Amino acid sequence: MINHTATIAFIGTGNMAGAIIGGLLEQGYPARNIIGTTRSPDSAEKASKALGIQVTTDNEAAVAQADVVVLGVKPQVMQTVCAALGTAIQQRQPLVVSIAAGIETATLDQWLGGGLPVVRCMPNTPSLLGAGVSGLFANPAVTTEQQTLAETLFRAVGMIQWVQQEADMHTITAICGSAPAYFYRFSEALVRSAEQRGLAAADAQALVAQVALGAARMMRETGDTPTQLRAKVSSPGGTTVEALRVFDEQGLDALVEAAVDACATRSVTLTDELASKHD
Ligand SMILES: NC(=O)C1=CN([C@@H]2O[C@H](COP(=O)(O)OP(=O)(O)OC[C@H]3O[C@@H](n4cnc5c(N)ncnc54)[C@H](O)[C@@H]3O)[C@@H](O)[C@H]2O)C=CC1
Ligand SMILES: O=C(O)[C@@H]1CCC=N1
Repeated sequence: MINHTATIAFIGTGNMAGAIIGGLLEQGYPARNIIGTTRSPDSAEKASKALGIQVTTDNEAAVAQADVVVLGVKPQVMQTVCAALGTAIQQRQPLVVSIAAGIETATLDQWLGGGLPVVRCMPNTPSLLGAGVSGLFANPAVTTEQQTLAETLFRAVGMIQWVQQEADMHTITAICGSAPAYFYRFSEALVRSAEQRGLAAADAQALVAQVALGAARMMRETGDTPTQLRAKVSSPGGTTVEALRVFDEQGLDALVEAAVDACATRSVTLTDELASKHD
């Protein structure tokens, strides 16, 4: 059962934080217990209208009333944002949750003045529909109660997975946080192929989205593995095997492995850049 009484401040209310907020509201989280911040008054007004919550540019005021502070700004501006927030956070002692790629809990804690409970979370944008997945890592200062709080918040917008080693967040980023974009990219290619073969773009897009939904539900709901499900589509001597043959001949596995590797490696280099820049 989600704790509806905790006040959550989202510092940075962009694509990802907006998706989490939208998902929380959809699950019945009270709008009055969520406050967002953005950089400019203009974006605050837009976000407030779009989400139906209070959005301000005053990060310190947002923190002053928060039980949970979700840091949702870009990694490259996080240190500056944290430096300006350290005093307010130290006074309030909220649970700090960072959704930023490539920033370790120790670095974040140091930027905020030290000694804080920090949960690092790697969510993804389908959280907007309650269909997200979030990897979570807690630093040693996080209490069991705070761990449960973080867990219930992110479970409200999808599936969660705790990791015991912070280094695993690089992999979580590559197969959860960034991965919706891979499926969209593959879908773009399918839509383009359908268009080239004469289907209207809007029709092709609707068909591809339904195929993706159906395939995802089959993986989630039948208990079959992707390999078993693929076999059930691929009649010997039929049509599907011809497409799969091309994927294999042209090295799909190696391509995907290289892409996941590039993503995870960027998470590592981002971590190194940010940690060394601010030592
Ligand atoms: N977009 C995604 O699919 C995912 C993003 N993330 C992480 O989420 C974080 C945000 O990414 P997006 O939402 O995509 O970026 P975005 O650019 O859409 O949002 C950033 C937000 O931060 C606000 N902001 C910038 N400076 C600020 C300041 N000084 N004070 C208050 N707010 C400020 C902006 O106004 C904007 O609302 C990043 O750290 C990223 O690594 C994590 C998982 C998935
Ligand atoms: O592309 C990024 O850096 C962020 C992190 C995961 C998804 N979007």
